[in-house]
Amino acid sequence: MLATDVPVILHNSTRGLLSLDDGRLDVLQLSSDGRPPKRLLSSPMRLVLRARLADGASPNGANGASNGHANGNNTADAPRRLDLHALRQKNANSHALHLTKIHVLVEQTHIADAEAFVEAVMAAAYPVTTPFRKVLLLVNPVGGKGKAKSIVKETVLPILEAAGCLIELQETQYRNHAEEIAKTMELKYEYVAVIATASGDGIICEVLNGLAERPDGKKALRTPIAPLPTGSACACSTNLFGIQDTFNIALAALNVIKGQHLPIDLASILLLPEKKRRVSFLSIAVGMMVDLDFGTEHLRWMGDTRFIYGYVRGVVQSKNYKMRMRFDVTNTDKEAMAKAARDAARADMTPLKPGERRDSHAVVQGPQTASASSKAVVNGNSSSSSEDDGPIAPHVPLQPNDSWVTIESNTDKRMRRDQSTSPPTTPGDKMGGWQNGDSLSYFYAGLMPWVSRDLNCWPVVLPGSGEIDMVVQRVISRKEFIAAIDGAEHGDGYWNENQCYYKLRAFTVENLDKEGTKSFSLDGEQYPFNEFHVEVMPRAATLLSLDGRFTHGLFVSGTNKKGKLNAPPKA
Ligand SMILES: Nc1ncnc2c1ncn2[C@@H]1O[C@H](COP(=O)(O)OP(=O)(O)OP(=O)(O)O)[C@@H](O)[C@H]1O
Repeated sequence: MLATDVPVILHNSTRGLLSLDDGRLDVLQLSSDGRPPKRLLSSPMRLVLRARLADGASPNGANGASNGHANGNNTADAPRRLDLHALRQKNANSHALHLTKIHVLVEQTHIADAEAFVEAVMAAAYPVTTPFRKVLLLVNPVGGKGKAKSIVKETVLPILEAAGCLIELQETQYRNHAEEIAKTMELKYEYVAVIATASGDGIICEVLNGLAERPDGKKALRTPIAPLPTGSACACSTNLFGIQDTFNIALAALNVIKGQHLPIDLASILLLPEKKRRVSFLSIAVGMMVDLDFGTEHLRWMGDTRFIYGYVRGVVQSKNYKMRMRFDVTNTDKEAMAKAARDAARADMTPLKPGERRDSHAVVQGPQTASASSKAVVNGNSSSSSEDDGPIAPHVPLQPNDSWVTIESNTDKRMRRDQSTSPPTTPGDKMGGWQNGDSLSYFYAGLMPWVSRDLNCWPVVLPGSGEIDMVVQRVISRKEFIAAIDGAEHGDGYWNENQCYYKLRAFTVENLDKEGTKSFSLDGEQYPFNEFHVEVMPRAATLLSLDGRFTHGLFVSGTNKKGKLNAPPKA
C-alpha cells in the first residue's frame, strides 16, 4: 500500500509532515515563513520499531502526553495522537543507537491517511518478521563485568517496550539455573517467540542443554534464541553482529525484536565412561585453548581481553598433548573449503525479491512467525509434526568404520617433527597433512566462525551444513605462536601449514595422557577429559539474526585487514 504524506501537529503546535519514502521514515517540521522544513527524524525502516495511532475515544496530547492525561476536549472529533518509535544513529558512521520517541497529533480530516500511513510504516519496518514478539528474557546478574541488570533496565527494556514486545523477565539465581528454567518451563510455542539471554555464551549453552533434555526436545530446541551481550565471552554476538558491534546492546535488542531465524547445527557430545550427553553450539577444545577460559575467570574485569592473556600464558607453558582422534571427514581441502565459504557469502548478499526471506542458505517465501519458523526448519528434514514434537534422538557410542581417519599425536613429549618436511595437503588427503606422531598443541572444533572477537578460528564454517569444523594445531615455536595473533581476528591462521583443518560429520577423542591433561572444554565449560564422542545435529537449533545469517568476516568477503585478498600463501 502506498502511504501519502500525513500533515500533523507537532509538540509545540507547529505544523509537521510525516512521510514514508524510499525506505525512510521522515518527520518534518514545516515553517510558516517559507524556510525549508526541518528534519526532526529521518530513519531507515530497519531502525523503526513502531508506529501507532491512539484510540479515538481518549486522545492524548502531543508532547508529554505519554503521562496518560487527555489533551483538552475528549470528543470524537478531537485530534488523535500518533506515536513513532525508532532507534537513531548519532550520525551516518556511528554504531551507537539511541531510542527516540516522537508523538504528534493528527486532525480528524487526516485520520484515514494516518491509519494507512501507520499500516504502511509497520509493513515496511517488519518486511519478513512479525512485530510485538513475546520475549522470555533471562538475565545473568553476575556474568561479565556484572552490569547485566542495569544494562537491561536502562537500555534493553525501554527498546523492547517501545517496540510493543511482551516481556517476561527472569534473573538467574545460581549456576545452571538457566538450564533448569529451559528444561522445566511451560513452553507455549505460540507464546514464546524468542528466548533472549542477557549474559555471555554460558547461558545460551545452558538454555540449549535444558531444551535438549525436554520430552519435546526437538521442537523446543527450535525456539529462537537471541543474545544480549553482557557476559565476558560473547562469541555468539560476534558471529551475529561482527567484531565492532559484539557489545552493541541496542543492536542486539533490535535483533530480539526483528531478527530472522537462523537455523544452526549443534554438536551432541557423549562423555564416556559416564555416558552423559551435553550439546554444544560453539566450540569444543582440548589442549592449549582450554586454558583461555580456565584460570582466567578472576580476570573478568578485563572483559574479553582476558582470553588473549590466557593464550599468551598457554604459549609460555608450551605443552603438547597425547591423544587419539577418529574423524568422519567430509573435506580437508583448504582451497575448496575457502571457495565454498566465499561462494556462500556471495549468495547471501544477493538481494532478495519482495516477500522472500533467507533461511540459512535457502531462500524461503513469506513472513516469519513462531509456527512459520518451525515449518521452515522442519521443511529441511521433511518430517511430520508429530514425529517432530518428541525428544531428540539418544546419543549412543559411535562405531568408527574404515572410512574414518585416525589422528594420533606423539607419545614422546620431546619429539617434534621438522616442520619443513610437512607434506603439502592435496585434495582427497583425508589426513589434512597430519602425520601420526606429530606433536599436538591443541585441537579446536567449532560451529560458528569466531570463538572470540580476537579469533576467527573457523572462517569457512557453513552454518546449517551438518558439519563441524576442526582445527588441529601442531606444536610450533613460541615465536610462531605469538606471531599467529596478528590477523587471527580475520582468520589468517587458516592458511598456516601447521594448522590442519577438517570438516567433520562426527569424531571421537581418547585421552592417552590423563596425568598430563585432565579436562577439555565445551562452549567454555570445563569437563573431565577421558573419552568423548561427538556427532553433529544438523539445523537442530535456531538463533535470531538481523540478516538471517552470520556476519561476513573479511576472510569470506575477500580481503584481509591489510587490504589484500586473504588467499593461501604462495609456495
Ligand atoms: N546468580 C548467579 N550466581 C552465580 N552464577 C551464575 C548466576 N547466574 C548464572 N550463573 C552462571 O554464570 C556463568 C556465566 O554465564 P554467562 O553466559 O553470563 O557469562 P560468560 O561470558 O559465559 O562468562 P563470564 O561469567 O565470564 O562472563 C554460567 O555458568 C552460569 O551458570
